[in-house]
Amino acid sequence: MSQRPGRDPRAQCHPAAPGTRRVEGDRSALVVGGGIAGLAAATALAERGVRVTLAESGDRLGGRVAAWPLDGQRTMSRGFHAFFRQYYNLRRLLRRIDVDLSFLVPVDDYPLQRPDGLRDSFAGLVTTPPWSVLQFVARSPAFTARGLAGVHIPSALELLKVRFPDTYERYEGESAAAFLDRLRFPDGARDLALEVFARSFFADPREFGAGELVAMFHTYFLGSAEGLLFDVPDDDYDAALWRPLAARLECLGVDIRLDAHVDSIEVRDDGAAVSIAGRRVEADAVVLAADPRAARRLAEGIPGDHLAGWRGSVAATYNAPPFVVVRLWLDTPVDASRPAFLGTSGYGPLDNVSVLERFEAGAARWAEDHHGSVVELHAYACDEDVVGDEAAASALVDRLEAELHRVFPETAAAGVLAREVLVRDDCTLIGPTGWAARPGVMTPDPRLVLAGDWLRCGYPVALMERAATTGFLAANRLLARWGAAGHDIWTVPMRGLLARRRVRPASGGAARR
Ligand SMILES: Cc1cc2nc3c(=O)[nH]c(=O)nc-3n(C[C@H](O)[C@H](O)[C@H](O)COP(=O)(O)OP(=O)(O)OC[C@H]3O[C@@H](n4cnc5c(N)ncnc54)[C@H](O)[C@@H]3O)c2cc1C
Repeated sequence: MSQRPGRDPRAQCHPAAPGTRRVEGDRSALVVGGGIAGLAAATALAERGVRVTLAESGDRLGGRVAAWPLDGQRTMSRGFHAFFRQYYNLRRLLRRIDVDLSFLVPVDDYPLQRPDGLRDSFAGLVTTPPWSVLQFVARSPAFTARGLAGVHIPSALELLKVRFPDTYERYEGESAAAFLDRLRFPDGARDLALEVFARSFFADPREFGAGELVAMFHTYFLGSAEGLLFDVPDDDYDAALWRPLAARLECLGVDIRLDAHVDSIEVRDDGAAVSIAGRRVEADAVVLAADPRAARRLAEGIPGDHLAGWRGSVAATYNAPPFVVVRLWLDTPVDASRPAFLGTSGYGPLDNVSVLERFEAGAARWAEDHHGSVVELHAYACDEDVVGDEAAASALVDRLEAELHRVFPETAAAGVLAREVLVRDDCTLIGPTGWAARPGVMTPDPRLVLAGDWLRCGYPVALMERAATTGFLAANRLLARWGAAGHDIWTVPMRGLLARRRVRPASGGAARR
């Protein structure tokens, strides 16, 4: 078993299948997509001696966590990402760059704020559940004695009785909003602690599956002793993460092809092939690690009757509504008391505000040189018309900036030296129904595996961690076929604190519930 990845003694190892240290003979794989999932798969395969070609359609690695240069030493990205300490598999990937993860810096707190003055904080909490949560509730102004008396106890206890992977299916048909309704949390607490998280999955809680929300509660709050705080890279993602990881991959012999758009994929009895900008590249297997929309498009075109049902299940997935990221380079610094990251609720479309010079080296240099600040605003689950309708997008940006002036009043007088706006709709939405039918890592063809945050995965992992975990799992599938050892997967505990152990029968037979 590999070394424990964090401080939680209950963290669970899912040991890899045994096998040779390296594949025997010449094995090759094509990884489509250079986001976290594709990078994890490429790393895991190359470390076992597989010849890997990684094709990324963009001009840099990182996918949705890519960062790119602008003029005047500025950079842009899809913005703030929280690297939780529970993200064991992502961290194990990043440890390939630096075993101590010295490029990740802790964010001391991520307060949640509402216009009525309610403000919650995650700083200084004990890390062991359930004490962490009890302390949070006791401290939070959102949980009044009256509000707590109204909580539906059986629903609340469900949060402690989770058991993965069953929990995902248990909530089939229930939305996060419906679950929150039956939980009867005090309104303030619901907004602050719950909706903020559902919206971080780019979804209106009515459109988002309760299973995902409950899993998130377990992963971040109730089931893990890693604590409620997270880290962030100390520079833009390209500088801190992806260029160093690319260097490591190149040392392992990975052929990284940027601006390499894969048009089609083919799997045959004797191998697989992809077409990269019209040129055919052959390999023994393909890892499809494109973003959810691109993966749907590619899957639709993969020939083979044996894949018909699977193509249907991929086609049935869909994306979340658009999100908007606004980055502002201000000529005046925000107040020194402003946190690096602030979650907001009740400020119209504004979901959070981050102050980049608090943690990113490049932004800090810019802020110092210009005696200003680099501030980023996020809005999730936006109206569809912000994509392609410039007037709608620009109205939303104006509104977000007006909300920023309410949240940080000193910004109202600041001049905007530069502004970047990003409107995208490239994240998946895991809705209330269809979990069991959702595609997973395996496909009906052993030469084709999937990786990405949009997949069904039985472990309590989400977003970046689901991307990294499925990347390793996809590689493990191929390595097992080729007789090579896989890579251990680590997760937070698979059961909640009050979940009963399954009683194993003394000999043979099925386990009783
Ligand atoms: C605004 C925002 C904030 C977020 N905040 C957080 C957070 O705080 N914490 C967290 O855990 N997660 C967060 N996420 C989610 C996180 O970004 C994703 O879960 C993760 O990056 C998904 O990685 P992936 O590898 O599955 O997909 P992607 O990153 O989308 O990678 C897929 C790659 O495939 C490439 N590709 C597509 N089609 C082709 C093709 N035909 N040929 C070749 N390449 C192709 C794409 O260019 C892309 O690089 C956030 C996302 C956004 C947008």
